[in-house]
Amino acid sequence: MDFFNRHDGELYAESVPVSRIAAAHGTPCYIYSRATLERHFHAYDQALEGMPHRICYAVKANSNLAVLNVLARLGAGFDIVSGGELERVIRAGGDPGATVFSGVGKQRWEIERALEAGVRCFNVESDFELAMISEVASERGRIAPVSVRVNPDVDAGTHPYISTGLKENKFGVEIEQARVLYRRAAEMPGLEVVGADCHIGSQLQSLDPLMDALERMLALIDALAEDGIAIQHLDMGGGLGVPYGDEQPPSPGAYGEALKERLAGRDLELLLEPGRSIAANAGIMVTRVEGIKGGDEHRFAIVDGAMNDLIRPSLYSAWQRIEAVADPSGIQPGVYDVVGPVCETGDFLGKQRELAIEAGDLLAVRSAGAYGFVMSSNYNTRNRPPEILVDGADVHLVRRRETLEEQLAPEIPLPELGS
Ligand SMILES: Cc1ncc(COP(=O)(O)O)c(C=O)c1O
Ligand SMILES: N[C@@H](CCCC[NH3+])C(=O)O
Repeated sequence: MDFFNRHDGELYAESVPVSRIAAAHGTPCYIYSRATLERHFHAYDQALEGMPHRICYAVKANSNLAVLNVLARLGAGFDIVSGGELERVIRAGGDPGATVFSGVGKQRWEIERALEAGVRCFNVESDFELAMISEVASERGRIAPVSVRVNPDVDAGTHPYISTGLKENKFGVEIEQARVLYRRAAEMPGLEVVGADCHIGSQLQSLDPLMDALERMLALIDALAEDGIAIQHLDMGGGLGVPYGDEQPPSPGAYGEALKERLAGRDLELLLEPGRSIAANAGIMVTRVEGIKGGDEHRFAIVDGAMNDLIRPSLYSAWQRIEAVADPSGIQPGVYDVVGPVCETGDFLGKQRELAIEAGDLLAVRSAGAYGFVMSSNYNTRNRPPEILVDGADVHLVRRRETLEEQLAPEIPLPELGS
């Protein structure tokens, strides 16, 4: 059985009532479905069957060790953006040799560690990064496999904060300059040019910008071949959107088919770095209604989850479906702003939502499996929520609720300030 379904009106996570999980682990909490993570991964993998490929899940979307382990078991590779993410992949049983390292500001220690762990490829975003990788590899007598992350200058048509493939964005190397940088890379010590890489943005609603970027990347690869630089893999990044509401983004299957068709006959391995489309709809955040207030004009459902637990609504004005966990029939629906306890006007999970709820009821915020817990914080000295993985009828607590002691541990309470 797949993730969220209603039985007798009540919301279930796979075959477990969400209310039972909330009773055991408290609220707010994140709940993930193993079956959904696996279904999403297989959708990509199956669509690319018949061509050499590797799905490198973008760890930033949801880096819980159990989630990474579920994907590693399926043969996923990983896309990381920090030394910390690399350690997570290793601890989760992932293969560094199937891991690509992206990111605009890689630090020396991170490059050293990635080289030592044997990552599959560095997706290089600048000339100074290339120089640093060459230096670190040469010092150690190693050869670092590299791709240049190209900024293909296509408009992904997404929220400006999550668009990455335009000249005005900080990511990658301008496509006009990429060829020059590749030539330089091919001559630098300690480097082996193995791939070409791009990522144009997130929550994309159409294949057009992705296929546009693909054309530009293929033209670059052909130009590089003329320069005697043979590209072995093409990494098209992540970016496919998910239906938070009524959106109808292209499916991983359709995207995979389109890529396979365009790349037929080319001697290239294809890498993809999906994050959101694998994890978002494999998770919910569950929160409890503390009370209801307001008058006839404006009513608020005050809940125990807040912007520190799930920041997407506040940060991007993102809309995520909110629904009552219990059977709502029999309760008079009302229209509410669903708001948390944090002292910010912008602390909301949803605005003007029709809900049949009373104080004490549970609410599920859907599509919270990606960019949810990973973006949580301790703002207002709130402890970060627990994460739970459901696997059929089994419920695994995979990260417990943080305690105040853990939050305060790095602080030096009484510094020697002098009198
Ligand atoms: C380099 C890179 N790869 C992959 C991703 C994952 O993107 P998404 O979650 O939209 O699939 C991102 C985030 O946008 C990224 O910056
Ligand atoms: N955090 C963003 C996506 C960022 C993509 C990472 N480059 C979101 O929640 O939509």
